Amino acid sequence: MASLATTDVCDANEALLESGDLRILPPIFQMYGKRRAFSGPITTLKVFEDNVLVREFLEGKGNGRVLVVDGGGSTKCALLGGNLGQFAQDNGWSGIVVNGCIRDVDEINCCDIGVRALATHPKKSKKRGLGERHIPIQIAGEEIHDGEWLYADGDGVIISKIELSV
Ligand SMILES: O=C([O-])CC(=O)C(=O)O
Repeated sequence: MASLATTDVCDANEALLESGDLRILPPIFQMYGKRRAFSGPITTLKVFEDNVLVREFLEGKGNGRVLVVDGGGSTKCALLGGNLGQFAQDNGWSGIVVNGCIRDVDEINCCDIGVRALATHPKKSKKRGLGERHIPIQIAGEEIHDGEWLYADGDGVIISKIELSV
């Protein structure tokens, strides 16, 4: 999927930025994965230091979606690693945004997906299977809804209520 430049989206849509239909995530993320630019419809997930549901999603078909995981900003373990990155690539996910940490960064950087996360952490997460799927989440003060669209590139991450055209 061709990605729009986030700078062009901002320049061309000041009214949508004003109304909140277009939101820019604060620049808190590091870039990982082979794809520096990626986009797609969002699937939301809220978990805390437990990545069973992250695996459940990535083991299923992505169909070009972006999985946005609100991990509460925890920097105490990783919610995504090399195996899950490989699933994401093989199952056609466009990207993964994690408000939390990832690990196996060298493996993830070889996967043909885009990844944004706060940082890396060597410890795996709990495996209890707790969390909520498809709910509105908040990352760094910005609300994100299941089914909205995400556009990410080297300049930033944008959330849009609707799909944007080139
Ligand atoms: O299973 C995990 O906790 C994450 C991981 O290490 C992987 O995806 O390889």
